[in-house]
Amino acid sequence: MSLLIINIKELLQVRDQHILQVSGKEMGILPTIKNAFLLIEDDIIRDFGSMDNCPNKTPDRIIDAQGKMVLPTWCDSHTHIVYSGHREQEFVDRIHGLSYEDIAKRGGGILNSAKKLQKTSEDDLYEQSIKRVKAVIKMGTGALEIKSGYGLTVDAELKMLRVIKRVQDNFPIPIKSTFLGAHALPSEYKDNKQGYIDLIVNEMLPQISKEQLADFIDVFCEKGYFNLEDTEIILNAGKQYGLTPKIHVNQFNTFGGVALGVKHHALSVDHLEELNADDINSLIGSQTMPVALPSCSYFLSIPYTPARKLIDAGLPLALASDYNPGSTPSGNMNFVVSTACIKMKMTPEEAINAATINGAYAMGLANEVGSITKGKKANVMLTKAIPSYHYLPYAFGDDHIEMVIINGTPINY
Ligand SMILES: N=CN[C@@H](CCC(=O)O)C(=O)O
Ligand SMILES: [Zn+2]
Repeated sequence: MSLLIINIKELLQVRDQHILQVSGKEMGILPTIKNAFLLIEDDIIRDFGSMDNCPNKTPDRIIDAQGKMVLPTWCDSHTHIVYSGHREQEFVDRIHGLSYEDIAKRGGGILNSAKKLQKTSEDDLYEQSIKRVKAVIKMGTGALEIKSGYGLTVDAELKMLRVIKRVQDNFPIPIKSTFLGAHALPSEYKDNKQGYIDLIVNEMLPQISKEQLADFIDVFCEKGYFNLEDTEIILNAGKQYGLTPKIHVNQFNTFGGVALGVKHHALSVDHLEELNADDINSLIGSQTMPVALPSCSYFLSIPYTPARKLIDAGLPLALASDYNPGSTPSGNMNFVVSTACIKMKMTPEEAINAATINGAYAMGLANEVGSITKGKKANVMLTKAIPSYHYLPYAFGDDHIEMVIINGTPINY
């Protein structure tokens, strides 16, 4: 099966194979080809270039993209898209003045979602979750990471991870799975944190490893959740089972979580709404990708990750949605990219790099997706006719996507 897209107004994010992420000033450059073609064979990007060099062969299908852009699909490296029920009452409570921390302290928040998920059957959880997965793919997401962490018992964490596995098996996009048993302390363990950590280490991890249910290990390293010492124990345990760290740090407080992530060769450190000079210095020279979640800042009215400080220090940055029922009930990466430009002062070039190639890196998929590169998966999207690619983040809230192509096939969810 071959698909040739011709007369593309501008083909965005064209890269050589060896570019696996971009940092600092390079983030401000988005390589493009104007008046371009893109040739897809089966599920792979086979060729691309200027229309002057368009191959003279007859493909199975031709799409004329006059006036339209083509770019790689979004790579959303941080989601909690598998969950049960919703938390709109907490949203209203926050409007009335309660904070995210206040709500968590009175047993709401993550524990509220855990209560709902524990009572939900695996089939129901799967059905609830795939509605969201279909919706985000339709909005241009072509690679996804999904975390557990709303189970908080052995059975419920395994249920979540098995649902993630079913999603991986039944959807055509690459999906990475993260074990986040250390998302919150269940109320039964409120005076026995060590007991819960032991449960994670001695019961959850061996079973997860046996069933091969996770790629990454995550911890919510935050005051009132898991401290540096707890985080280190859990990361070390995960590493023994071959899970790479990828952690929640600095959402509300800075106390060395970023440096700890770097020390453990975390693939990414995510949130970073609070960030000091030591945090930034610890990332310099590391292989760890900082990840910002602007929709979470927007929804909770907390600070935005200081993208300019990170990029101006020569660092890379990825953008992800954080799709979850508490802090970010949205998986729309188009909104993420717009919000990064509007609120974090990222340029459109920086934001598109952060949501594609750097997002792919942040979930270990940079060899497969995230750029228009020969040999990568043909996960690309075609925009509607728009004046320029700056228009994508500029005209925020509008749907600019005409077609999402996954593995060379237009999706029709
Ligand atoms: N902060 C920790 N975890 C999620 C939110 C979880 C929730 O409130 O349900 C996040 O990344 O924002
Ligand atoms: Zn999260």
